[in-house]
Amino acid sequence: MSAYAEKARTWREDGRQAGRETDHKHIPDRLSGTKPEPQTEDRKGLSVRVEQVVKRFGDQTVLDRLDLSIREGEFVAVVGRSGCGKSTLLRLIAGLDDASGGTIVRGDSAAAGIDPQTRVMFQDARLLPWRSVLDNVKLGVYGLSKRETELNAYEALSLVGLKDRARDWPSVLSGGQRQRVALARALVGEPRLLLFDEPLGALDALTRIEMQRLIEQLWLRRSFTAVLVTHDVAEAVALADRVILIECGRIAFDVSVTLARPREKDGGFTHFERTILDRVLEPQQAAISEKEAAAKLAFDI
Ligand SMILES: Nc1ncnc2c1ncn2[C@@H]1O[C@H](COP(=O)(O)OP(=O)(O)OP(=O)(O)O)[C@@H](O)[C@H]1O
Repeated sequence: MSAYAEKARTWREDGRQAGRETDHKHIPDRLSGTKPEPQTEDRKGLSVRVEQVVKRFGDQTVLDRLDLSIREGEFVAVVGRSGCGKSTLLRLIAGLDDASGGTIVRGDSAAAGIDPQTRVMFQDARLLPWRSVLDNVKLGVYGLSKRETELNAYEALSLVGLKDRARDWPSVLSGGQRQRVALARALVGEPRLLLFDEPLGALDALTRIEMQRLIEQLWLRRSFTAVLVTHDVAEAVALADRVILIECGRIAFDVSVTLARPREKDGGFTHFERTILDRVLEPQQAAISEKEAAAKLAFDI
């Protein structure tokens, strides 16, 4: 087993333990022992390969031969200045939009449109106001019987701590609760790739921290691959295995965050945060390849 896989296994063990200790009220059958928990080996996250991807909108080239590899089960955060193409990259990986050139591979197959193994969570919850919380979550279920759909939706709501709000309308929930419902809808059916586009951007600071912890716990338990677009460098350092910076249409910076989980805001954390922030704020440099960027800037502490 590689050092990375070993580390991920340990984190997952810790995460399961943390879940048992802190979330016992909301643990569904599958996690409480009456049903066996699925083996993470059976259901790994999807790897992603972005090769020489170009995206143009009219005359504007937003992504310019961008290369990026994401391993199975890895948590990658994408940062960069406003308008640099973070959401564009995420939409291409999700299959919500087509690249102008290059290739995107999810798992073993070239990405062609959306697929049920890949889900996206946006900054706004995008709930249907005329459907109950439970019915909104059910929208994320594909190809199951009515009963299985209901069970899966309840389980996803349990995971985010909202099982008791299943029959409510979205309008009576707080912003944070609505985002939890959106997270439940993204998680239902156990997707293998979860793409987060600033999902916590509109939340207050406390709710944001709670949601970060929830996302981390769920990632540790479920083994999906996660890609998080965020403006918040501290959030990227708190959650990601790797933080990448997009600049001039390419990856300009790629750093592994080698801090133990759960992450405390100690000296090591601040060091990563400061280094990444300084780099984001530097005047833009000419685009260089992912490999060159990693070789130039990778560091370990
Ligand atoms: N559908 C579209 N049509 C035309 N231009 C677009 C479209 N989508 C994005 N763009 C342009 O592509 C560029 C990158 O947009 P994108 O939303 O990916 O940036 P971002 O890094 O996510 O920005 P922010 O951090 O502000 O959300 C912007 O200049 C934007 O105007």
